[in-house]
Amino acid sequence: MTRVEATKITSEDQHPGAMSVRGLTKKRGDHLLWADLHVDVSAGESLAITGPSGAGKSTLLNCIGLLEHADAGTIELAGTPTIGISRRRRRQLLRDTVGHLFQNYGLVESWSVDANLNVAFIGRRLTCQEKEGRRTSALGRVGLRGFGNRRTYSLSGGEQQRVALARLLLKSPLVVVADEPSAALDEHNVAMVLSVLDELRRRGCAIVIATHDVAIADWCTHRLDLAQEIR
Ligand SMILES: Nc1ncnc2c1ncn2[C@@H]1O[C@H](COP(=O)(O)OP(=O)(O)OP(=O)(O)O)[C@@H](O)[C@H]1O
Repeated sequence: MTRVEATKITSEDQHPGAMSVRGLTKKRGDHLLWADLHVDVSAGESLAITGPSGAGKSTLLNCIGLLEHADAGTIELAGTPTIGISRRRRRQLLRDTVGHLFQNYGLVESWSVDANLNVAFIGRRLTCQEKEGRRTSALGRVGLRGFGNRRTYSLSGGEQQRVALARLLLKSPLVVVADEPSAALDEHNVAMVLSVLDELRRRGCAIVIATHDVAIADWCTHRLDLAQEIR
């Protein structure tokens, strides 16, 4: 069976922000997407998952992001095993450990921008004032100062992506999974995405990105090319 191994990261100071995949295999019916994947991403590192359309990049991200199950193998997020855990534990990991940046932005369009940002505070003890201060700062960081009361559906795609980025900054998860984060964005918004991901990386987040974009793949410290995997 073909085995794909991303460049091993040899940080001596292994932070619990790391993501570790061992022997991961996924089928769609009889169709084997990938088999026996071994990947490590340490805190402060970023991995680009590349490969042709249909190679299973999004599926792998969904598995790492706890949105889908693999058929075999293990995934650890921040040192915590994620296979065979209870629904409650999985919900905790989704809330506290992993952050998603997906093409549909993961926002509730009928909510205000502030209400969408508040999702990042679930499970945290913060005063209203603290939340407001953090929201204001995060919106300023992504160039959306004053957008807090806007209904999310009234924002452009690029602006919604930036709200999603602001929410990711507020959540500051240990592991981020991002699916084609530059798709349909102009140059300015792509630069914004990379700058926010870079800030998260510097905070010690492990970042995994599925992408066709050469600039994004080049920004990443490591690469896993699914093109060499059997199909
Ligand atoms: N929910 C699903 N049910 C059945 N098949 C699926 C499902 N999601 C994806 N697939 C199939 O699994 C394969 C891998 O899909 P995936 O979206 O992971 O590929 P990808 O590498 O991300 O592709 P792209 O670059 O086009 O986004 C494809 O053949 C796709 O049609």
